[in-house]
Amino acid sequence: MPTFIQTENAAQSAEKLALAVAQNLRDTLEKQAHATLAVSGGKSPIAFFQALNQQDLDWARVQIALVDERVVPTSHADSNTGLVRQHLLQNQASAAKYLPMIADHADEGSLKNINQAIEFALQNYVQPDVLVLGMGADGHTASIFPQAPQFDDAIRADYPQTLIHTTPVTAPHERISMTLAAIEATPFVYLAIAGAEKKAVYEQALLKKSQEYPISYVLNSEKVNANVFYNN
Ligand SMILES: O=C1O[C@H](COP(=O)(O)O)[C@@H](O)[C@H](O)[C@H]1O
Repeated sequence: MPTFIQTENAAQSAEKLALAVAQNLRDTLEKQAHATLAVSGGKSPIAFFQALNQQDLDWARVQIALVDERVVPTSHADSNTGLVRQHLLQNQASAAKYLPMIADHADEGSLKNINQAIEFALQNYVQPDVLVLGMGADGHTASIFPQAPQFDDAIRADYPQTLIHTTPVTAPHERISMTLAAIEATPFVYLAIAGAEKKAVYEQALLKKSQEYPISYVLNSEKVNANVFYNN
């Protein structure tokens, strides 16, 4: 059962989430040489990234990865890599190592070879210690989308890879996404959501696992104790 943390506003949510994630990274670094944080993209995480990049920790031993990426060049306006570079890998966090899903030299043409793109992402994959999920108003999380043909594979416990190629029918761009099994293997899992519309979806998703709301598989997983940060 997730722990629901409601804050007064977006700034407070971003700050509290950044403090919690930074502490998880410090705790992990006490036990390991490196700590890996996977973050989501989309429109929501900018304030969190800006709060996190000022946290005092040994960033040189931190690796930043993505939960999911759009299969577009990293210079594209919709690239999650671009968002992370612009807002997270700044200030103190500029010392962190970025683990890319899409190669910087990849263009629209070479990205048509999706097997090559997936292979690149898998070569750079490190199992995260901490993960921050987002959720779309359609209930998708990472790039596991409700009506995508790869949905069953994405939630299969025995899917042979940690990352999967998905083709959403309700959103632009092909995607590369962590699978549910890879999400479930992460010790610290957060979900950050804002607004009444997403809260209503979250409440529906809490009721039972359902393809209608892919986030429901994380929220109702016996392997995950997610902390959910919410502001209206
Ligand atoms: O496409 C994506 O959407 C979700 C949610 O994004 P938001 O813009 O509604 O915050 C995001 O978590 C995911 O990483 C992203 O690729």
